[in-house]
Amino acid sequence: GFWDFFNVFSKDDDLLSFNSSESNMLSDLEKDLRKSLFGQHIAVDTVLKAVSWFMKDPDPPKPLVLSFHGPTGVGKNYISKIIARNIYKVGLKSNHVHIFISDYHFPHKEELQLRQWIHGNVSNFPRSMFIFDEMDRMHPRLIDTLKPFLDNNDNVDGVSFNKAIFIFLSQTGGHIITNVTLDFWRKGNNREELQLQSEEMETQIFEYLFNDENSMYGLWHSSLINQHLIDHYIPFLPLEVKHVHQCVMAEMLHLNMTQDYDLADRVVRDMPVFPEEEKVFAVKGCRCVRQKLVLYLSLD
Ligand SMILES: Nc1ncnc2c1ncn2[C@@H]1O[C@H](COP(=O)(O)OP(=O)(O)OP(=O)(O)O)[C@@H](O)[C@H]1O
Repeated sequence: GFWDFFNVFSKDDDLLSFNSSESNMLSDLEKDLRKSLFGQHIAVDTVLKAVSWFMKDPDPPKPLVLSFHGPTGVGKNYISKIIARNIYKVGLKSNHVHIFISDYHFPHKEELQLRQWIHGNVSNFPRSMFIFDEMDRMHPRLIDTLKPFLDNNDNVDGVSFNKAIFIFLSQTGGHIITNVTLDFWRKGNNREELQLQSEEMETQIFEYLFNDENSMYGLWHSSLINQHLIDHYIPFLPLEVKHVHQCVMAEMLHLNMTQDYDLADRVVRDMPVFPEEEKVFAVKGCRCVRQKLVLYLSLD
């Protein structure tokens, strides 16, 4: 059938090695995270541990389920890409990485299609990765469809899902994370000392997820929380101006330019910041950094 056709392409050698203890894979993921992702120490530490342990486990008891939260442009999609490029040789281009955008895929809320999509992909290749963008716009019926796959079931219709990775992205709770980070900054603390437990951030996020009347369908997370299907809730902090500066410098490298610190300064100075008085954080994070940068470049 349809999935047999895909079997031709699915070989384990699509995977980068995590398996042997001398594998340098772990440090590759670590190096990449520390080099590429700015200002997200909580996400870096949590993702590094969770993904490394999961990938080294030949027989995980359940799939790995991560939920990323935070304001716009702070690296939620980007870290998913970093994870993918350290698991699969061709990264996001791998046939085993599947990105689901709520409004785009299955607009008619076809539960059966979603079910077959996940089931087919995982039976074809157990170490598949599913990224659900804009989770807060996902229809509750589709979320219900996902549940059996996330649980520690031994199998669903003869297929084990325990080696799959599910990543949920949303801005749900982003304003809480932003407020906590701002308060922490105002008290003169070092950003790197902020932890999930600091200032009751985790508790506040959970409360909000349970009572989220602002998201399109409300309560999108409550059933997932109730059943403990999500392994890690990971907050992404608003980025400070200096992090956006780092993003501009990185973008210069991508464009094969020599890095110009002062030019990066001017680009950053153009971007909206908040709060009004203190001007600490970038409103859009590192989003649109490239577009801003090219406006400062001449065409010769
Ligand atoms: N913390 C970061 N470190 C380095 N680059 C970043 C970071 N955050 C964002 N970027 C850059 O900005 C681009 C946009 O970020 P990304 O798509 O990850 O935002 P997001 O948090 O997923 O936002 P949204 O919720 O709006 O989808 C990334 O492709 C990356 O180039």
